[in-house]
Amino acid sequence: MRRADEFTIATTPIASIDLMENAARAFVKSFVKDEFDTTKKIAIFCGKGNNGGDGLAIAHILIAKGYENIKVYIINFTKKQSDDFAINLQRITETQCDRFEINQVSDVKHIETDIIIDAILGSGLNKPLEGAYQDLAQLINGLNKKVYAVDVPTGFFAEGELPENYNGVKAFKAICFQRPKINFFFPESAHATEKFEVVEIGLDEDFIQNEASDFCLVEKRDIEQILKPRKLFTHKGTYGHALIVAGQPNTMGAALLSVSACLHTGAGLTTACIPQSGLTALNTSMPEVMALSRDEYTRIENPAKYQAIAIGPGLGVSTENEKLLESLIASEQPLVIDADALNILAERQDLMSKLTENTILTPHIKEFDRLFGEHKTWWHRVQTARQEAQKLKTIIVLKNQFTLICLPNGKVHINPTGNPAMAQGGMGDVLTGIIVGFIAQKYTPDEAVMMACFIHGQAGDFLAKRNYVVTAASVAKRISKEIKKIMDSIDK
Ligand SMILES: NC(=O)C1=CN([C@@H]2O[C@H](COP(=O)(O)OP(=O)(O)OC[C@H]3O[C@@H](n4cnc5c(N)ncnc54)[C@H](O)[C@@H]3O)[C@@H](O)[C@H]2O)[C@@H](O)CC1
Ligand SMILES: Nc1ncnc2c1ncn2[C@@H]1O[C@H](COP(=O)(O)OP(=O)(O)O)[C@@H](O)[C@H]1O
Repeated sequence: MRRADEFTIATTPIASIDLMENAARAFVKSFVKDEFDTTKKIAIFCGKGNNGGDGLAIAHILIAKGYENIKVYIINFTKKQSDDFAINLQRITETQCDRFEINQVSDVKHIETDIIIDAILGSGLNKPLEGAYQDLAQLINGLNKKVYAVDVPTGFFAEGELPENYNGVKAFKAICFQRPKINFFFPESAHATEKFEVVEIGLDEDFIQNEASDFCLVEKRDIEQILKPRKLFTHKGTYGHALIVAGQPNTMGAALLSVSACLHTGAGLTTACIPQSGLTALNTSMPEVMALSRDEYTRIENPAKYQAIAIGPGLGVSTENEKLLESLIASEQPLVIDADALNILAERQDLMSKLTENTILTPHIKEFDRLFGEHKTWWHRVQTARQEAQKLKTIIVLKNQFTLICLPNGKVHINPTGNPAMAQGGMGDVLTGIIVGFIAQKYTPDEAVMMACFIHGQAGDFLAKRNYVVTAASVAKRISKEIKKIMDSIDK
Protein backbone atom coordinates (compact mmCIF):
# COMPACT_ATOMS: atom_id res chain seq x y z
CA MET A 1 0.00 0.00 0.00
CA ARG A 2 2.90 2.30 0.76
CA ARG A 3 4.22 1.59 -2.79
CA ALA A 4 0.77 2.37 -4.22
CA ASP A 5 0.85 5.57 -2.24
CA GLU A 6 4.24 6.55 -3.71
CA PHE A 7 3.17 5.49 -7.21
CA THR A 8 0.00 7.59 -7.06
CA ILE A 9 1.89 10.63 -5.86
CA ALA A 10 4.61 10.17 -8.50
CA THR A 11 2.36 9.49 -11.50
CA THR A 12 -0.70 11.63 -10.88
CA PRO A 13 -0.96 15.32 -10.06
CA ILE A 14 -1.97 14.37 -6.51
CA ALA A 15 0.42 15.59 -3.78
CA SER A 16 0.93 13.52 -0.64
CA ILE A 17 -0.81 16.19 1.45
CA ASP A 18 -3.84 15.93 -0.85
CA LEU A 19 -3.81 12.16 -0.53
CA MET A 20 -3.88 12.65 3.23
CA GLU A 21 -6.85 15.01 2.78
CA ASN A 22 -8.60 12.35 0.65
CA ALA A 23 -7.94 9.75 3.33
CA ALA A 24 -9.32 12.06 6.04
CA ARG A 25 -12.43 12.82 3.96
CA ALA A 26 -13.01 9.13 3.34
CA PHE A 27 -12.67 8.44 7.07
CA VAL A 28 -15.13 11.21 7.93
CA LYS A 29 -17.66 10.02 5.34
CA SER A 30 -17.80 6.67 7.06
CA PHE A 31 -17.59 8.08 10.59
CA VAL A 32 -20.52 10.50 10.23
CA LYS A 33 -22.80 7.66 9.09
CA ASP A 34 -22.34 6.08 12.54
CA GLU A 35 -21.94 9.26 14.59
CA PHE A 36 -24.33 11.84 13.23
CA ASP A 37 -24.89 13.66 16.55
CA THR A 38 -22.72 16.79 16.13
CA THR A 39 -22.91 17.68 19.84
CA LYS A 40 -21.02 14.59 21.02
CA LYS A 41 -17.61 15.10 22.62
CA ILE A 42 -14.89 13.74 20.37
CA ALA A 43 -11.24 13.39 21.43
CA ILE A 44 -8.77 12.90 18.57
CA PHE A 45 -5.39 11.49 19.59
CA CYS A 46 -2.73 12.29 17.01
CA GLY A 47 0.80 10.92 16.78
CA LYS A 48 3.37 12.89 14.81
CA GLY A 49 3.61 10.70 11.71
CA ASN A 50 1.19 10.51 8.79
CA ASN A 51 -1.41 8.69 10.86
CA GLY A 52 -1.42 11.68 13.21
CA GLY A 53 -1.54 13.95 10.14
CA ASP A 54 -4.72 12.15 9.10
CA GLY A 55 -6.10 12.72 12.59
CA LEU A 56 -5.53 16.49 12.31
CA ALA A 57 -7.13 16.63 8.86
CA ILE A 58 -10.09 14.67 10.26
CA ALA A 59 -10.45 17.22 13.07
CA HIS A 60 -10.47 20.02 10.54
CA ILE A 61 -13.15 18.37 8.38
CA LEU A 62 -15.37 17.45 11.32
CA ILE A 63 -15.28 21.04 12.58
CA ALA A 64 -16.24 22.27 9.11
CA LYS A 65 -19.15 19.83 9.20
CA GLY A 66 -20.46 21.42 12.37
CA TYR A 67 -19.16 19.02 15.03
CA GLU A 68 -19.03 21.30 18.07
CA ASN A 69 -16.96 19.45 20.64
CA ILE A 70 -13.71 18.38 19.02
CA LYS A 71 -10.55 18.25 21.11
CA VAL A 72 -7.20 17.32 19.60
CA TYR A 73 -4.46 15.69 21.71
CA ILE A 74 -0.99 15.77 20.16
CA ILE A 75 1.11 12.87 21.40
CA ASN A 76 4.45 14.53 21.91
CA PHE A 77 6.57 11.51 22.82
CA THR A 78 9.06 12.09 19.99
CA LYS A 79 10.64 15.13 18.37
CA LYS A 80 10.41 13.63 14.87
CA GLN A 81 7.36 14.59 12.83
CA SER A 82 6.30 13.97 9.24
CA ASP A 83 6.05 16.86 6.76
CA ASP A 84 2.35 16.35 6.15
CA PHE A 85 1.71 16.19 9.90
CA ALA A 86 3.43 19.57 10.21
CA ILE A 87 1.28 21.09 7.44
CA ASN A 88 -1.92 19.88 9.05
CA LEU A 89 -0.75 21.05 12.47
CA GLN A 90 -0.30 24.52 11.05
CA ARG A 91 -3.80 24.35 9.52
CA ILE A 92 -5.44 23.29 12.77
CA THR A 93 -3.61 26.06 14.67
CA GLU A 94 -5.45 28.54 12.49
CA THR A 95 -8.84 27.22 13.70
CA GLN A 96 -10.58 27.56 17.06
CA CYS A 97 -10.12 23.85 17.77
CA ASP A 98 -9.04 23.00 21.36
CA ARG A 99 -5.58 21.49 21.20
CA PHE A 100 -3.51 19.89 23.96
CA GLU A 101 0.02 18.55 24.03
CA ILE A 102 0.51 15.21 25.75
CA ASN A 103 4.15 15.05 26.88
CA GLN A 104 3.61 12.21 29.31
CA VAL A 105 0.82 9.71 29.84
CA SER A 106 -0.32 11.32 33.08
CA ASP A 107 -1.34 14.43 31.06
CA VAL A 108 -4.29 12.40 29.73
CA LYS A 109 -5.87 11.70 33.12
CA HIS A 110 -8.94 13.87 33.13
CA ILE A 111 -10.35 13.51 29.67
CA GLU A 112 -14.09 13.79 29.33
CA THR A 113 -15.27 12.46 26.01
CA ASP A 114 -17.94 10.32 24.35
CA ILE A 115 -15.87 9.15 21.41
CA ILE A 116 -12.16 8.68 20.76
CA ILE A 117 -10.50 8.80 17.36
CA ASP A 118 -7.20 6.95 17.47
CA ALA A 119 -4.66 8.45 15.05
CA ILE A 120 -1.55 7.83 17.16
CA LEU A 121 0.30 5.20 15.11
CA GLY A 122 -0.88 3.61 11.89
CA SER A 123 0.68 1.26 9.40
CA GLY A 124 4.11 2.75 10.10
CA LEU A 125 4.34 0.68 13.32
CA ASN A 126 7.69 -1.07 13.23
CA LYS A 127 7.86 -2.87 16.59
CA PRO A 128 5.45 -3.81 19.39
CA LEU A 129 4.38 -0.92 21.59
CA GLU A 130 6.41 -0.27 24.69
CA GLY A 131 6.96 2.45 27.28
CA ALA A 132 4.77 5.54 27.08
CA TYR A 133 2.93 4.38 23.93
CA GLN A 134 1.95 1.12 25.61
CA ASP A 135 0.81 2.95 28.76
CA LEU A 136 -1.20 5.40 26.67
CA ALA A 137 -2.93 2.56 24.81
CA GLN A 138 -3.85 0.95 28.14
CA LEU A 139 -5.12 4.24 29.47
CA ILE A 140 -7.30 4.77 26.39
CA ASN A 141 -8.68 1.24 26.73
CA GLY A 142 -9.41 1.91 30.40
CA LEU A 143 -11.59 4.90 29.51
CA ASN A 144 -14.11 2.45 28.00
CA LYS A 145 -15.16 4.80 25.23
CA LYS A 146 -16.16 4.05 21.68
CA VAL A 147 -12.88 4.14 19.75
CA TYR A 148 -12.63 4.63 15.99
CA ALA A 149 -9.18 3.82 14.63
CA VAL A 150 -7.74 5.66 11.66
CA ASP A 151 -6.46 2.98 9.24
CA VAL A 152 -5.45 0.55 12.05
CA PRO A 153 -5.66 0.66 15.85
CA THR A 154 -2.42 1.90 17.42
CA GLY A 155 -0.26 -1.15 18.14
CA PHE A 156 -1.81 -3.38 15.48
CA PHE A 157 0.48 -4.80 12.80
CA ALA A 158 -1.05 -4.63 9.33
CA GLU A 159 0.76 -7.83 8.41
CA GLY A 160 3.20 -10.29 9.93
CA GLU A 161 2.80 -12.28 13.12
CA LEU A 162 0.73 -10.46 15.73
CA PRO A 163 2.27 -10.41 19.21
CA GLU A 164 0.75 -13.10 21.44
CA ASN A 165 -0.58 -10.56 23.96
CA TYR A 166 -1.97 -7.58 22.09
CA ASN A 167 -1.10 -4.44 24.03
CA GLY A 168 -2.44 -1.77 21.69
CA VAL A 169 -5.60 0.29 21.45
CA LYS A 170 -8.84 -1.71 21.32
CA ALA A 171 -11.12 -0.15 18.77
CA PHE A 172 -14.83 -0.43 18.16
CA LYS A 173 -14.17 0.08 14.46
CA ALA A 174 -11.11 0.50 12.27
CA ILE A 175 -11.74 2.58 9.17
CA CYS A 176 -8.90 1.55 6.92
CA PHE A 177 -7.63 2.98 3.68
CA GLN A 178 -8.10 1.51 0.21
CA ARG A 179 -7.43 -2.15 1.01
CA PRO A 180 -8.07 -4.23 4.14
CA LYS A 181 -4.94 -5.17 6.05
CA ILE A 182 -4.17 -8.91 5.87
CA ASN A 183 -4.23 -9.28 9.65
CA PHE A 184 -7.86 -8.12 9.84
CA PHE A 185 -8.78 -11.50 8.37
CA PHE A 186 -7.28 -13.49 11.23
CA PRO A 187 -9.16 -14.17 14.48
CA GLU A 188 -6.39 -12.53 16.54
CA SER A 189 -7.51 -9.16 15.13
CA ALA A 190 -10.63 -9.43 17.28
CA HIS A 191 -8.43 -8.28 20.22
CA ALA A 192 -7.70 -5.05 18.36
CA THR A 193 -10.98 -4.15 16.71
CA GLU A 194 -14.58 -5.33 16.75
CA LYS A 195 -14.98 -4.58 13.06
CA PHE A 196 -13.33 -2.91 10.13
CA GLU A 197 -14.46 -0.99 7.09
CA VAL A 198 -12.44 -0.25 3.99
CA VAL A 199 -12.75 3.19 2.38
CA GLU A 200 -11.39 4.35 -0.98
CA ILE A 201 -8.89 7.19 -0.87
CA GLY A 202 -8.07 7.55 -4.57
CA LEU A 203 -4.91 5.46 -4.87
CA ASP A 204 -4.12 4.16 -8.35
CA GLU A 205 -6.34 1.05 -8.63
CA ASP A 206 -4.59 -0.33 -11.73
CA PHE A 207 -1.29 -0.17 -9.90
CA ILE A 208 -2.72 -1.98 -6.87
CA GLN A 209 -4.31 -4.67 -9.06
CA ASN A 210 -1.02 -5.24 -10.90
CA GLU A 211 1.17 -5.27 -7.82
CA ALA A 212 2.42 -8.78 -7.14
CA SER A 213 0.74 -9.81 -3.92
CA ASP A 214 0.29 -13.30 -2.55
CA PHE A 215 -3.01 -12.34 -0.97
CA CYS A 216 -6.10 -11.22 -2.80
CA LEU A 217 -9.70 -10.77 -1.87
CA VAL A 218 -12.36 -12.71 -3.78
CA GLU A 219 -14.84 -10.22 -5.20
CA LYS A 220 -18.25 -10.60 -6.80
CA ARG A 221 -16.82 -9.57 -10.16
CA ASP A 222 -14.37 -12.51 -9.99
CA ILE A 223 -17.31 -14.88 -9.62
CA GLU A 224 -19.20 -13.14 -12.43
CA GLN A 225 -16.26 -13.79 -14.73
CA ILE A 226 -16.17 -17.49 -13.93
CA LEU A 227 -19.86 -18.38 -13.85
CA LYS A 228 -21.22 -19.88 -17.08
CA PRO A 229 -24.90 -19.85 -18.11
CA ARG A 230 -26.73 -23.12 -18.78
CA LYS A 231 -27.21 -23.30 -22.52
CA LEU A 232 -30.02 -24.50 -24.80
CA PHE A 233 -29.95 -28.20 -25.72
CA THR A 234 -27.83 -29.16 -22.73
CA HIS A 235 -28.92 -32.12 -20.62
CA LYS A 236 -28.03 -33.83 -17.35
CA GLY A 237 -24.95 -35.35 -18.97
CA THR A 238 -23.61 -31.90 -19.75
CA TYR A 239 -23.45 -30.97 -16.08
CA GLY A 240 -21.53 -33.96 -14.82
CA HIS A 241 -21.97 -36.71 -12.31
CA ALA A 242 -20.86 -36.08 -8.71
CA LEU A 243 -20.25 -38.79 -6.15
CA ILE A 244 -20.32 -38.02 -2.44
CA VAL A 245 -18.95 -40.66 -0.09
CA ALA A 246 -20.27 -39.71 3.31
CA GLY A 247 -22.35 -40.54 6.38
CA GLN A 248 -22.61 -43.34 8.88
CA PRO A 249 -25.69 -44.32 10.91
CA ASN A 250 -25.36 -41.55 13.52
CA THR A 251 -24.04 -38.85 11.17
CA MET A 252 -26.21 -39.47 8.12
CA GLY A 253 -27.27 -35.83 8.28
CA ALA A 254 -23.81 -34.74 7.15
CA ALA A 255 -24.19 -36.85 4.01
CA LEU A 256 -27.69 -35.52 3.32
CA LEU A 257 -26.54 -31.90 3.74
CA SER A 258 -23.63 -32.37 1.41
CA VAL A 259 -25.74 -34.13 -1.20
CA SER A 260 -28.46 -31.48 -0.97
CA ALA A 261 -25.87 -28.70 -1.55
CA CYS A 262 -24.49 -30.54 -4.58
CA LEU A 263 -27.99 -30.93 -5.99
CA HIS A 264 -28.79 -27.25 -5.55
CA THR A 265 -25.45 -26.26 -7.11
CA GLY A 266 -26.53 -27.88 -10.34
CA ALA A 267 -24.60 -31.14 -10.89
CA GLY A 268 -26.33 -33.10 -13.65
CA LEU A 269 -26.40 -36.25 -11.56
CA THR A 270 -25.59 -36.81 -7.91
CA THR A 271 -24.88 -40.16 -6.29
CA ALA A 272 -24.61 -40.57 -2.54
CA CYS A 273 -22.42 -43.41 -1.33
CA ILE A 274 -23.91 -44.00 2.14
CA PRO A 275 -24.64 -46.93 4.45
CA GLN A 276 -27.78 -48.97 3.68
CA SER A 277 -29.42 -47.58 6.83
CA GLY A 278 -29.58 -44.12 5.27
CA LEU A 279 -31.34 -45.08 2.06
CA THR A 280 -34.88 -44.40 3.25
CA ALA A 281 -33.94 -40.96 4.53
CA LEU A 282 -32.19 -40.15 1.26
CA ASN A 283 -34.99 -41.39 -0.97
CA THR A 284 -37.63 -39.62 1.05
CA SER A 285 -35.86 -36.27 1.26
CA MET A 286 -34.10 -36.15 -2.13
CA PRO A 287 -35.62 -38.49 -4.70
CA GLU A 288 -33.42 -36.88 -7.39
CA VAL A 289 -30.30 -38.38 -5.85
CA MET A 290 -29.03 -41.88 -6.65
CA ALA A 291 -27.60 -44.12 -3.98
CA LEU A 292 -24.73 -46.50 -3.70
CA SER A 293 -24.97 -48.57 -0.53
CA ARG A 294 -21.55 -48.61 1.14
CA ASP A 295 -21.78 -51.27 3.87
CA GLU A 296 -19.12 -53.61 2.62
CA TYR A 297 -17.20 -51.43 0.18
CA THR A 298 -13.55 -50.69 0.49
CA ARG A 299 -13.37 -49.39 -3.06
CA ILE A 300 -15.68 -47.68 -5.53
CA GLU A 301 -16.56 -49.55 -8.71
CA ASN A 302 -15.47 -47.58 -11.78
CA PRO A 303 -14.65 -44.17 -10.20
CA ALA A 304 -13.86 -42.80 -13.68
CA LYS A 305 -17.57 -42.47 -14.39
CA TYR A 306 -17.80 -39.58 -11.92
CA GLN A 307 -16.51 -36.16 -12.96
CA ALA A 308 -16.01 -35.17 -9.32
CA ILE A 309 -15.85 -37.06 -6.04
CA ALA A 310 -16.04 -35.85 -2.45
CA ILE A 311 -15.25 -37.96 0.57
CA GLY A 312 -15.54 -37.27 4.27
CA PRO A 313 -18.67 -35.60 5.70
CA GLY A 314 -19.86 -37.71 8.63
CA LEU A 315 -17.86 -40.65 7.24
CA GLY A 316 -16.30 -41.99 10.44
CA VAL A 317 -12.75 -43.23 10.86
CA SER A 318 -12.38 -46.96 10.20
CA THR A 319 -10.11 -49.38 8.36
CA GLU A 320 -12.70 -49.76 5.57
CA ASN A 321 -12.95 -45.99 5.11
CA GLU A 322 -9.16 -45.72 5.11
CA LYS A 323 -9.03 -48.22 2.24
CA LEU A 324 -11.81 -46.39 0.45
CA LEU A 325 -9.93 -43.10 0.68
CA GLU A 326 -6.74 -44.78 -0.50
CA SER A 327 -8.51 -46.23 -3.55
CA LEU A 328 -10.10 -42.89 -4.43
CA ILE A 329 -6.74 -41.12 -4.21
CA ALA A 330 -5.28 -43.82 -6.46
CA SER A 331 -8.11 -43.30 -8.98
CA GLU A 332 -6.69 -39.82 -9.72
CA GLN A 333 -10.21 -38.45 -10.22
CA PRO A 334 -10.91 -34.84 -9.14
CA LEU A 335 -11.31 -35.23 -5.40
CA VAL A 336 -12.50 -33.14 -2.44
CA ILE A 337 -11.29 -34.44 0.92
CA ASP A 338 -13.19 -33.20 3.98
CA ALA A 339 -13.93 -33.96 7.64
CA ASP A 340 -13.22 -37.59 8.66
CA ALA A 341 -11.36 -38.26 5.43
CA LEU A 342 -8.97 -35.49 6.53
CA ASN A 343 -8.66 -37.15 9.94
CA ILE A 344 -7.76 -40.42 8.20
CA LEU A 345 -5.20 -38.54 6.09
CA ALA A 346 -3.68 -37.07 9.26
CA GLU A 347 -3.04 -40.62 10.47
CA ARG A 348 -1.82 -41.77 7.07
CA GLN A 349 0.69 -39.07 6.16
CA ASP A 350 2.15 -41.42 3.53
CA LEU A 351 -0.97 -40.78 1.41
CA MET A 352 -0.19 -37.05 1.21
CA SER A 353 2.49 -37.49 -1.42
CA LYS A 354 0.08 -39.60 -3.49
CA LEU A 355 -2.55 -36.88 -3.81
CA THR A 356 -3.31 -36.01 -7.41
CA GLU A 357 -2.53 -32.46 -8.49
CA ASN A 358 -5.31 -30.01 -7.55
CA THR A 359 -6.93 -32.32 -5.01
CA ILE A 360 -8.92 -30.12 -2.63
CA LEU A 361 -8.52 -30.35 1.15
CA THR A 362 -11.10 -28.44 3.20
CA PRO A 363 -9.93 -28.42 6.83
CA HIS A 364 -11.24 -26.28 9.66
CA ILE A 365 -8.61 -25.12 12.14
CA LYS A 366 -8.51 -28.38 14.17
CA GLU A 367 -8.40 -30.62 11.11
CA PHE A 368 -5.66 -28.40 9.70
CA ASP A 369 -3.50 -28.68 12.81
CA ARG A 370 -4.07 -32.45 12.92
CA LEU A 371 -2.76 -32.64 9.36
CA PHE A 372 0.13 -30.21 9.56
CA GLY A 373 0.97 -29.78 13.26
CA GLU A 374 -0.05 -27.34 16.00
CA HIS A 375 0.12 -23.62 15.23
CA LYS A 376 0.05 -20.85 17.80
CA THR A 377 -1.01 -18.05 15.44
CA TRP A 378 -3.06 -17.73 12.29
CA TRP A 379 -0.26 -15.91 10.51
CA HIS A 380 1.95 -18.95 11.07
CA ARG A 381 -0.88 -21.34 10.12
CA VAL A 382 -1.45 -19.53 6.84
CA GLN A 383 2.27 -19.64 6.03
CA THR A 384 2.16 -23.42 6.50
CA ALA A 385 -1.01 -23.72 4.40
CA ARG A 386 0.67 -21.77 1.57
CA GLN A 387 3.82 -23.88 1.72
CA GLU A 388 1.92 -27.19 1.87
CA ALA A 389 -0.39 -26.22 -1.01
CA GLN A 390 2.71 -25.48 -3.10
CA LYS A 391 4.61 -28.57 -1.98
CA LEU A 392 1.71 -31.03 -2.38
CA LYS A 393 0.28 -29.17 -5.42
CA THR A 394 -3.11 -29.25 -3.73
CA ILE A 395 -5.72 -26.62 -2.94
CA ILE A 396 -6.07 -26.07 0.79
CA VAL A 397 -9.31 -24.41 1.87
CA LEU A 398 -8.60 -23.25 5.42
CA LYS A 399 -12.08 -22.58 6.79
CA ASN A 400 -12.82 -19.73 9.14
CA GLN A 401 -14.87 -16.54 9.41
CA PHE A 402 -12.77 -15.48 6.41
CA THR A 403 -11.89 -18.67 4.57
CA LEU A 404 -8.39 -18.71 3.09
CA ILE A 405 -8.00 -20.54 -0.21
CA CYS A 406 -4.36 -21.53 -0.72
CA LEU A 407 -3.49 -22.49 -4.28
CA PRO A 408 -0.56 -24.55 -5.60
CA ASN A 409 0.92 -21.39 -7.18
CA GLY A 410 1.41 -19.80 -3.74
CA LYS A 411 -1.51 -17.37 -4.01
CA VAL A 412 -4.00 -17.01 -1.19
CA HIS A 413 -7.55 -15.94 -2.02
CA ILE A 414 -9.47 -14.57 0.94
CA ASN A 415 -13.21 -15.10 0.93
CA PRO A 416 -15.05 -12.11 2.41
CA THR A 417 -18.58 -13.55 2.64
CA GLY A 418 -20.17 -15.42 5.57
CA ASN A 419 -21.04 -14.49 9.14
CA PRO A 420 -21.29 -15.86 12.68
CA ALA A 421 -24.94 -16.89 12.20
CA MET A 422 -23.42 -19.70 10.12
CA ALA A 423 -21.39 -21.08 13.03
CA GLN A 424 -23.36 -24.29 13.35
CA GLY A 425 -22.68 -27.98 12.62
CA GLY A 426 -23.10 -29.14 9.05
CA MET A 427 -22.06 -25.88 7.41
CA GLY A 428 -18.76 -27.35 6.16
CA ASP A 429 -20.59 -30.41 4.77
CA VAL A 430 -22.63 -28.01 2.67
CA LEU A 431 -19.49 -26.28 1.40
CA THR A 432 -18.06 -29.63 0.29
CA GLY A 433 -21.27 -30.42 -1.60
CA ILE A 434 -21.10 -27.09 -3.42
CA ILE A 435 -17.45 -27.55 -4.40
CA VAL A 436 -18.03 -31.03 -5.80
CA GLY A 437 -21.19 -29.83 -7.57
CA PHE A 438 -19.22 -27.11 -9.39
CA ILE A 439 -16.36 -29.43 -10.35
CA ALA A 440 -18.89 -31.88 -11.82
CA GLN A 441 -20.03 -29.00 -14.04
CA LYS A 442 -16.47 -28.72 -15.41
CA TYR A 443 -15.29 -25.72 -13.47
CA THR A 444 -11.60 -26.05 -12.64
CA PRO A 445 -10.87 -26.94 -9.00
CA ASP A 446 -9.67 -23.43 -8.12
CA GLU A 447 -12.68 -21.82 -9.83
CA ALA A 448 -15.00 -24.28 -8.07
CA VAL A 449 -13.51 -23.53 -4.66
CA MET A 450 -13.64 -19.78 -5.10
CA MET A 451 -17.24 -19.81 -6.30
CA ALA A 452 -18.29 -22.29 -3.62
CA CYS A 453 -16.82 -20.30 -0.71
CA PHE A 454 -18.20 -17.00 -1.99
CA ILE A 455 -21.71 -18.27 -2.74
CA HIS A 456 -21.90 -20.37 0.45
CA GLY A 457 -21.10 -17.23 2.49
CA GLN A 458 -23.39 -15.05 0.38
CA ALA A 459 -26.29 -17.45 1.01
CA GLY A 460 -25.50 -17.30 4.73
CA ASP A 461 -25.37 -13.50 4.62
CA PHE A 462 -28.74 -13.30 2.88
CA LEU A 463 -30.37 -15.64 5.41
CA ALA A 464 -28.73 -13.90 8.38
CA LYS A 465 -30.52 -10.66 7.52
CA ARG A 466 -33.71 -12.20 8.86
CA ASN A 467 -32.49 -14.93 11.18
CA TYR A 468 -30.41 -15.08 14.35
CA VAL A 469 -28.94 -18.37 13.24
CA VAL A 470 -28.75 -19.89 9.80
CA THR A 471 -29.03 -23.66 9.49
CA ALA A 472 -26.84 -25.66 7.14
CA ALA A 473 -29.92 -27.13 5.43
CA SER A 474 -31.26 -23.65 4.68
CA VAL A 475 -27.92 -22.59 3.16
CA ALA A 476 -27.89 -25.70 0.95
CA LYS A 477 -31.41 -24.94 -0.30
CA ARG A 478 -30.51 -21.31 -0.98
CA ILE A 479 -27.50 -21.99 -3.25
CA SER A 480 -29.38 -22.17 -6.53
CA LYS A 481 -31.04 -18.80 -5.84
CA GLU A 482 -27.68 -17.18 -5.03
CA ILE A 483 -26.15 -18.50 -8.26
CA LYS A 484 -29.14 -17.14 -10.17
CA LYS A 485 -28.78 -13.77 -8.44
CA ILE A 486 -25.19 -13.50 -9.67
CA MET A 487 -26.15 -14.71 -13.18
CA ASP A 488 -28.88 -12.07 -13.36
CA SER A 489 -26.47 -9.32 -12.32
CA ILE A 490 -24.15 -10.34 -15.20
CA ASP A 491 -27.01 -10.09 -17.69
CA LYS A 492 -27.79 -6.51 -16.62
N1 LIG B 1 -1.89 4.99 1.17
C1 LIG B 1 -2.12 5.02 2.42
O1 LIG B 1 -2.27 3.98 3.03
C2 LIG B 1 -2.15 6.33 3.13
C3 LIG B 1 -1.77 6.37 4.46
N2 LIG B 1 -1.92 7.43 5.24
C4 LIG B 1 -1.64 7.35 6.69
O2 LIG B 1 -0.28 7.14 6.97
C5 LIG B 1 -0.13 6.18 7.98
C6 LIG B 1 1.27 5.67 7.99
O3 LIG B 1 2.05 6.81 8.32
P1 LIG B 1 3.59 6.77 8.75
O4 LIG B 1 4.34 5.91 7.81
O5 LIG B 1 4.03 8.17 8.93
O6 LIG B 1 3.58 6.01 10.10
P2 LIG B 1 2.80 6.23 11.47
O7 LIG B 1 2.11 7.52 11.53
O8 LIG B 1 2.02 5.00 11.68
O9 LIG B 1 4.04 6.22 12.50
C7 LIG B 1 5.01 7.25 12.43
C8 LIG B 1 6.20 7.16 13.40
O10 LIG B 1 6.04 6.26 14.46
C9 LIG B 1 7.26 5.59 14.72
N3 LIG B 1 6.98 4.27 15.28
C10 LIG B 1 6.71 3.13 14.62
N4 LIG B 1 6.48 2.12 15.48
C11 LIG B 1 6.60 2.63 16.72
C12 LIG B 1 6.50 2.08 18.03
N5 LIG B 1 6.23 0.80 18.25
N6 LIG B 1 6.68 2.90 19.08
C13 LIG B 1 6.96 4.20 18.89
N7 LIG B 1 7.09 4.78 17.69
C14 LIG B 1 6.92 4.01 16.60
C15 LIG B 1 7.97 5.54 13.39
O11 LIG B 1 9.36 5.49 13.57
C16 LIG B 1 7.50 6.81 12.71
O12 LIG B 1 8.38 7.85 12.99
C17 LIG B 1 -1.25 5.19 7.67
O13 LIG B 1 -1.59 4.35 8.71
C18 LIG B 1 -2.36 6.18 7.32
O14 LIG B 1 -3.01 6.60 8.49
C19 LIG B 1 -2.66 8.60 4.72
O15 LIG B 1 -2.20 9.77 5.26
C20 LIG B 1 -2.59 8.77 3.21
C21 LIG B 1 -2.55 7.56 2.39
N1 LIG C 1 -18.37 -16.93 11.93
C1 LIG C 1 -18.41 -17.42 10.68
N2 LIG C 1 -18.35 -16.59 9.62
C2 LIG C 1 -18.32 -17.07 8.37
N3 LIG C 1 -18.37 -18.37 8.06
C3 LIG C 1 -18.45 -19.24 9.05
C4 LIG C 1 -18.48 -18.83 10.41
N4 LIG C 1 -18.54 -19.93 11.18
C5 LIG C 1 -18.55 -20.99 10.34
N5 LIG C 1 -18.50 -20.58 9.05
C6 LIG C 1 -18.40 -21.41 7.84
O1 LIG C 1 -19.06 -22.66 8.08
C7 LIG C 1 -18.24 -23.76 7.67
C8 LIG C 1 -17.92 -24.62 8.89
O2 LIG C 1 -17.18 -25.73 8.49
P1 LIG C 1 -16.91 -26.97 9.46
O3 LIG C 1 -16.33 -26.48 10.73
O4 LIG C 1 -16.16 -27.98 8.69
O5 LIG C 1 -18.40 -27.44 9.74
P2 LIG C 1 -19.03 -28.90 9.89
O6 LIG C 1 -17.89 -29.85 10.15
O7 LIG C 1 -19.96 -28.82 11.05
O8 LIG C 1 -19.74 -29.17 8.62
C9 LIG C 1 -17.02 -23.14 6.98
O9 LIG C 1 -17.24 -23.04 5.59
C10 LIG C 1 -16.93 -21.76 7.62
O10 LIG C 1 -16.28 -20.83 6.78
